Amino acid sequence: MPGSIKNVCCIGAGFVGGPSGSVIALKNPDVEVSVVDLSEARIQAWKTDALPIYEPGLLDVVKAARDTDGSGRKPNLFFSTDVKSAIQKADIVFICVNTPTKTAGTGAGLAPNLAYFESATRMIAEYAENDKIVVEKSTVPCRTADSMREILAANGKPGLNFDILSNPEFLAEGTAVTDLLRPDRILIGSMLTESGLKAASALVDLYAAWVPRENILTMNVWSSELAKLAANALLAQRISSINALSALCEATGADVGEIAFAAGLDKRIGSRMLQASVGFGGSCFKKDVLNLTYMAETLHLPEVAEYWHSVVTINEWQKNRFTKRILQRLHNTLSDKKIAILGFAYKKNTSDTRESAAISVVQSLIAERAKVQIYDPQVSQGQVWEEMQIHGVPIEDVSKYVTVHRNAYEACAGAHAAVILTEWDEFCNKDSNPPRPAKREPKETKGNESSSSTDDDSAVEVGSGDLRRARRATLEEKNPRLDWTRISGLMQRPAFVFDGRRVIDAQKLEKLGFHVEQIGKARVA
Ligand SMILES: NC(=O)C1=CN([C@@H]2O[C@H](COP(=O)(O)OP(=O)(O)OC[C@H]3O[C@@H](n4cnc5c(N)ncnc54)[C@H](O)[C@@H]3O)[C@@H](O)[C@H]2O)C=CC1
Ligand SMILES: O=C(O)[C@H]1O[C@H](OP(=O)(O)OP(=O)(O)OC[C@H]2O[C@@H](n3ccc(=O)[nH]c3=O)[C@H](O)[C@@H]2O)[C@H](O)[C@@H](O)[C@@H]1O
Repeated sequence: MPGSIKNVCCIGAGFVGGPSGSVIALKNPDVEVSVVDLSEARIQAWKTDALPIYEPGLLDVVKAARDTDGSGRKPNLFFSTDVKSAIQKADIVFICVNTPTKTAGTGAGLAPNLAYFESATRMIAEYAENDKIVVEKSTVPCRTADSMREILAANGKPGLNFDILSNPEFLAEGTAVTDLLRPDRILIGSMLTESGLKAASALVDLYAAWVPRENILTMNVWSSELAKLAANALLAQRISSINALSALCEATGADVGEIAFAAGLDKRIGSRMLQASVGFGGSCFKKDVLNLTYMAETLHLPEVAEYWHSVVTINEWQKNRFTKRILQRLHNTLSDKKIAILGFAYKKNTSDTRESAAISVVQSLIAERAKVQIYDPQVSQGQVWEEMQIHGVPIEDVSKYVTVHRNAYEACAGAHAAVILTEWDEFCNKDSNPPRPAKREPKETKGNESSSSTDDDSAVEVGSGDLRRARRATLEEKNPRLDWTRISGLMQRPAFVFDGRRVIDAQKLEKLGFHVEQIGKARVA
């Protein structure tokens, strides 16, 4: 049924629902897209220019579809808390709600909490008055479509048909707009029935408005569900592999950057996702690897479960290893020492702090009674405090040991050490950024040592060259690179820099008198 979709509803206005709904609306001007959420505050923010998430290029996309701009294009993107009306109007409903790891009950700490997902499914059953295509956009365990079918059949109005599709999302935060505008692939899984295939074909048409058809893959629904977990597990596994190698490098004098570069030139290995770090963070890698682990456990495949779980084990070990290195180099006592934390987000170009490695590091520093002085260009004090409390640090300890600062200079004032935990461009002091591998493979910068092309890329299709240049200039003006000479003057002696992201040219800082410790590299003599 080409062009049969006229009305789209996305349930969940978060990191996935907001950007995906906005890009679908931008690229399908004749389709009305409603992004709905139970959170009034989130929805109100989506209606303003202060969007609830920070994502380069997103505001341009949202404004182009949401607002009237005099070009004659009718607004076709709406944000609302009226979930009922949005479901009733929609031909297709994307479920984009959160699926975090369970914290209590059976499978706690491993299994995904599907309560939000099930409640969204039940709302569709309750409100739908005509046939719907229902799309799993959230990341869910394999065979979730079965549960959805049962819930929709048991609770929907008699005679209604619900076709369930799996259409997992592969965007990465910080590059969401680029990833959505130019996805490597779109996966659409369906039941292989006439009705299922027809529904899949309608969704193919929606994406074909901007994605080349050869990049849109259709397959059976179980493969599509599992393919998403597999992709995240394989990506996380690469990071744990290079991080495991980083420990060997530190012990032997090899340099993990050179190892990753040399290995990455082998086309069978490739250069992406091989950037050693203090550990991967974000709301999904850990959760999805644990989800896969739990599936394997429940399917009585303990060796498979153990294999995937080791990816998370290495990640936790990497974070602890880094903190121990700080303690050791600072003469085994951190009590009352001031430690500047540069970066709290789980990666650059996002305000998201979920599962950020910074949380564990700060937690360990507080346990050592250090005074932690944090700066992140996109993370507020409230967010830091909330995150620390979610992770069990009592509010009294947070207020006693943690301060959050407006810039890196304030954070470094009087500090014994500066610890880089997010690879924000402003912390980098390297001459060339991006580094060699990215130059050779210009399209392959995402998740590697640097991806400074993000803003460019996302602007290409929604803005002019002038706009692009202006945006780059504004970003650089707003957050210019740090003046490490000035920082050196502000810190205690000896002044240490612990680089958990490998954004520092250690030799340059050593010349300024710093002692530099980097992940995956023995200390510069
Ligand atoms: N964050 C990311 O970069 C990616 C996330 N995913 C997956 O997408 C899903 C969503 O993730 P995020 O967008 O990050 O989550 P999020 O937490 O940012 O947003 C989820 C939103 O759903 C809303 N919600 C929950 N239950 C609801 C209900 N019954 N009705 C209406 N709204 C409801 C929440 O209020 C929240 O605003 C997860 O399964 C995640 O694994 C997949 C790819 C990338
Ligand atoms: O399902 C999801 O939520 C998403 O998870 C990841 O996206 P994201 O977590 O946003 O970001 P990544 O760029 O993958 O980085 C994840 C973490 O790994 C770290 N990382 C990444 C790459 C690398 O080489 N080394 C490394 O330590 C990052 O700093 C970050 O903490 C995947 O890349 C997306 O394809 C997927 O859709």
